[in-house]
Amino acid sequence: MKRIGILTSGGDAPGMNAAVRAVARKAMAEGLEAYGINYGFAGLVAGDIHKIEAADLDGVVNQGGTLLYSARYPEFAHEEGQLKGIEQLKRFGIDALVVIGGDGSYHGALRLTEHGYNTIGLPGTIDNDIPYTDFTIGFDTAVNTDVEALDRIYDTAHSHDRTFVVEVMGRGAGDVAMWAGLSVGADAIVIPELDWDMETIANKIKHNRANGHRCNIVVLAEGVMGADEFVEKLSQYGDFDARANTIGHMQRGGRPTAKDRVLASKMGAYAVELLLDGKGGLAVGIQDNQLVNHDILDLFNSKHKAELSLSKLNEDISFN
Ligand SMILES: Nc1ncnc2c1ncn2[C@@H]1O[C@H](COP(=O)(O)OP(=O)(O)OP(=O)(O)O)[C@@H](O)[C@H]1O
Ligand SMILES: O=P(O)(O)OC[C@H]1O[C@](O)(CO)[C@@H](O)[C@@H]1O
Ligand SMILES: [Mg+2]
Repeated sequence: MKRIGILTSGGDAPGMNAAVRAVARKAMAEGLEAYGINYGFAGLVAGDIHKIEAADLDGVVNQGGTLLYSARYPEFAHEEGQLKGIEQLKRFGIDALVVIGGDGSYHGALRLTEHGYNTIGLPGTIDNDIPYTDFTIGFDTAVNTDVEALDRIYDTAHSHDRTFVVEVMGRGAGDVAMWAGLSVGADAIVIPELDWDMETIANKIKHNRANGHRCNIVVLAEGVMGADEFVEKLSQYGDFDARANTIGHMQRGGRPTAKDRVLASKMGAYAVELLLDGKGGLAVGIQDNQLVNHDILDLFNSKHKAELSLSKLNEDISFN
């Protein structure tokens, strides 16, 4: 093996650059060359591919976004594009590919593996919705961004005796909402993985208010419903002077936390070690603070297990 290709795909996630750097620099340290593919699978098919020099990676470890750019390119679900992508990799003499992205990107990585092209996946997504990893690259930063936003919203909620329903990202997963909600002492955290009931939430808010809690924060995972709709339904159970906020894409940007930088660096270097060991068709994860790898295919026969006990814990300690 002489050349490793790297691409980032799906939504950008803070720490993707640290992962690209780790893959490329580890490859170089092992006497290999690294090639960057711009714009995920779209750039792969188009042949938007260039050699990465060590100096290109200077000053990127602390940058959000992705220096390789990203794309949503649904066309890659078609075999024609997949075969074209492999042809491009061969044209550049690239022997193996590291795909940094979320569950959708893993589908792309699996297709390449099925066509006999050696591919390794790194979990790069703020959603934390990937099986066989406790954490994904970008999740910690997104949660911390949400916590900062929620702390600010709390100031206004407290000053005006208001209830704020704050929608956070996570697609179908409630991890971002649980971590952010527990971190700010939310009155309620509403996620798609667990049953919930509007009347119970309204009663909790009333109970807390009756016992001296001046304002309320409800953290709502986007996979449940939008914040406006939630406020409308909540208001049917009482006048909470409620406001809806959606944090939105600011959750995706910004400098990665140290935790995301370290995770990305470890995973990136590990991917190269796996390839040097002659392995491939694998997804890298971290479980109980140990780097692990699983067949990419296994990820599609499993479901991400959210740490749902966080929701129960929040219930237990968020009453007045
Ligand atoms: N079934 C599939 N077959 C081949 N490629 C796919 C498939 N599904 C997704 N992809 C490729 O992966 C890309 C990224 O997928 P998606 O938009 O779901 O984001 P993701 O990787 O899950 O990241 P995130 O959820 O963080 O945005 C798609 O745009 C497409 O190029
Ligand atoms: O940036 P887009 O394409 O609007 O996608 C938003 C989605 O991407 C994510 O930010 C990352 O998967 C999700 O949390 C969100 O649902
Ligand atoms: Mg995804």
